[in-house]
Amino acid sequence: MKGPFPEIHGGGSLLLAWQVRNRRVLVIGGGEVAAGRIVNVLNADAKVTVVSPRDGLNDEVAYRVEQKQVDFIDRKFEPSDLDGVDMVLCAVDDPVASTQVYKLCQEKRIAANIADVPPECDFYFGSVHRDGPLQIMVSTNGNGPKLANIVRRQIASNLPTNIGAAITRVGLLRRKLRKIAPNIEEGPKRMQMSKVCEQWSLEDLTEMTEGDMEELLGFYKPGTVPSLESLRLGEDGGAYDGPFLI
Ligand SMILES: C[C@@]1(CC(=O)O)C2=NC(=C\c3[nH]c(c(CCC(=O)O)c3CC(=O)O)Cc3[nH]c(c(CC(=O)O)c3CCC(=O)O)/C=C3\N/C(=C\2)[C@@H](CCC(=O)O)[C@]3(C)CC(=O)O)/[C@H]1CCC(=O)O
Ligand SMILES: NC(=O)c1ccc[n+]([C@@H]2O[C@H](COP(=O)([O-])OP(=O)(O)OC[C@H]3O[C@@H](n4cnc5c(N)ncnc54)[C@H](O)[C@@H]3O)[C@@H](O)[C@H]2O)c1
Repeated sequence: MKGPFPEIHGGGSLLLAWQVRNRRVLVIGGGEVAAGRIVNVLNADAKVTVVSPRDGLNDEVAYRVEQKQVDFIDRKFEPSDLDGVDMVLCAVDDPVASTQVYKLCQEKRIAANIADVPPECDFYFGSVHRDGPLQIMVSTNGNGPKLANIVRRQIASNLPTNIGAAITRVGLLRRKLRKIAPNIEEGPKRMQMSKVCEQWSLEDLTEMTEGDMEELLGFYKPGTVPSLESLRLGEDGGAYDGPFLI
């Protein structure tokens, strides 16, 4: 029977936005692949330790160490390096060491990516486009990393130039809304917020000042969204007369 529910197409990955802020990530190896991993996890505000013999560091990893952007252990990997670690990214040119790392991580239930052995990865990296708070990741699930890069570039080249800035402004507006309407029962207000995103142009969203936001949060007319222009003219809403219903 074909139900009214989404059909299941197994064989994919679960794409998530993993919050590693202040989590301890161990990067094993200090070559080109490790350098890329370090950028990814530092951009997600993780605390990073790199373990690799110093003479194996490439220029970029040496720079991260020198700038103290990462903690550094100058030797080959040892099992005790896993103590207190939340995630492991292994990028070494030594398959025996890779497999040892994988087995230890399995035992200790630490999520691990072993760069040269896809079957030994709890998660894969993807090709990522970043514009402020916006991140778009493309995965080919191990089939064609270079194609992931090509698809990502194609997607990025089709995005509006100010999309990251618009999302930043909407984020600020949503935080302000949550402050004045913290309860989940106030759902309709959130609905109205979606309408603002739909009905305003990206230019409007990008240009929205904090003053405009205060005006917008004071606007109350169910089912309608004021234009930015009318907000500024003070026509449609104006003074806060609560309850907020935006
Ligand atoms: C997306 C990206 C993220 C990143 O790594 O940051 C990424 N690989 C990228 C590039 C890339 N990697 C390789 C080439 C050379 C050309 C080629 O082989 O095509 C190029 C192209 C290039 O360099 O331009 C070689 C390679 N990659 C893997 C193996 C092992 C194997 O497949 O057995 C080997 C052979 C190694 C060897 O033999 O030495 C495995 C993986 N690589 C993945 C991700 C995961 C699957 C992602 C997916 O399928 O979508 C997975 C499974 C595990 C993981 O890494 O997490 C990044 C693009 C970033 C960007 O530029 O946007
Ligand atoms: N997943 C991917 O996207 C991808 C892409 C290219 C290459 N690779 C694979 O990733 C691995 C790393 O590639 P690379 O280009 O960065 O290699 P690389 O030779 O530039 O670097 C290897 C690093 O590992 C360090 N190292 C070696 N043995 C170690 C150990 N026991 N403990 C700690 N550090 C150790 C070395 O000091 C060096 O810094 C290779 O196996 C390569 O085949 C994966």
